Amino acid sequence: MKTDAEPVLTVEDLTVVYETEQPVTAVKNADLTLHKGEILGLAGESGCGKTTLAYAVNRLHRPPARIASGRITFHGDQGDIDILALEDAELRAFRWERLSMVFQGAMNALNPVLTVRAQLRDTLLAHRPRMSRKEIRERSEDVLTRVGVDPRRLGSYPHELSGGMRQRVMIAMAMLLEPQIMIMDEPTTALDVVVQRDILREIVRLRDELDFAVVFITHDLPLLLEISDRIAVMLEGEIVELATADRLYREASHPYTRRLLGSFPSLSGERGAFIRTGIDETLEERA
Ligand SMILES: Nc1ncnc2c1ncn2[C@@H]1O[C@H](COP(=O)(O)OP(=O)(O)OP(=O)(O)O)[C@@H](O)[C@H]1O
Repeated sequence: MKTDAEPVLTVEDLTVVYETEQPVTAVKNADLTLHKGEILGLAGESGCGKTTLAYAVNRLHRPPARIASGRITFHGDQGDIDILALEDAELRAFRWERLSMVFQGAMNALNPVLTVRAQLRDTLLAHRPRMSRKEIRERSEDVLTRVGVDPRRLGSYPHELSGGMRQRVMIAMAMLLEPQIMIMDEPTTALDVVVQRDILREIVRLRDELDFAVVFITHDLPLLLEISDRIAVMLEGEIVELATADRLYREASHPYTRRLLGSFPSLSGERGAFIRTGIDETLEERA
């Protein structure tokens, strides 16, 4: 991310309420700006509203969740898009082409009876009905290669892949139509540490190469400190802190953030023991 990057998404005064018997305000008056090519970490303990916020941005919230107030604007090359005002057809196109999502547990998100090839093809054809077979093959091979999966795996079914590979395929799917924003909700949480780190490196590298913006959601603050340009910390539905990763690490202003930092023993020494190797200087420059 360049320091002068322009905003690609603005969330203003967003409030989301679950209209249950005892209504739960899961997101309270959230303000957030995501810049082009930025990795924005969204941190906070379980139940603080991270997923609700991310889903609302993509209009994936379902009853009983209701957007009580707010404005969400995508700033595209062809002007601003008011996400909350999109009609269904526009929203379907918007979701893969401008903003895509990667969820935890790729087995759930991939269709178990379709090969990787078929899933990539179907997603492409749904948005690019005139794409030729050759173009589909080339695009599918290209995205798989980019995420570190051998294109010979195109003929595999999800259960024939390792958990890490399935998650990489999900990232490939999310990249397929070259969106400007990818929202990743705990995409590596279920994976073992080595696989997780490999995939995180890949995400940072892809961002450097393709310049899309990422909202990376996890309760794992040490991980966010290593990969994020900026980090937003949520507490009980509110964004209580928003700062560059370095600043947050050195001088967090909110007591909750300081408590959160203190609760990770691995953070008592130097920030970022693993991923920073090799990409730390660029992260310093970007922050
Ligand atoms: N379908 C629902 N009905 C009622 N309340 C809900 C529903 N989904 C979430 N909530 C509540 O909204 C609040 C925020 O939940 P959310 O899942 O967004 O948090 P989170 O930070 O993403 O948590 P996690 O890390 O566990 O996914 C919580 O209090 C949760 O109990």
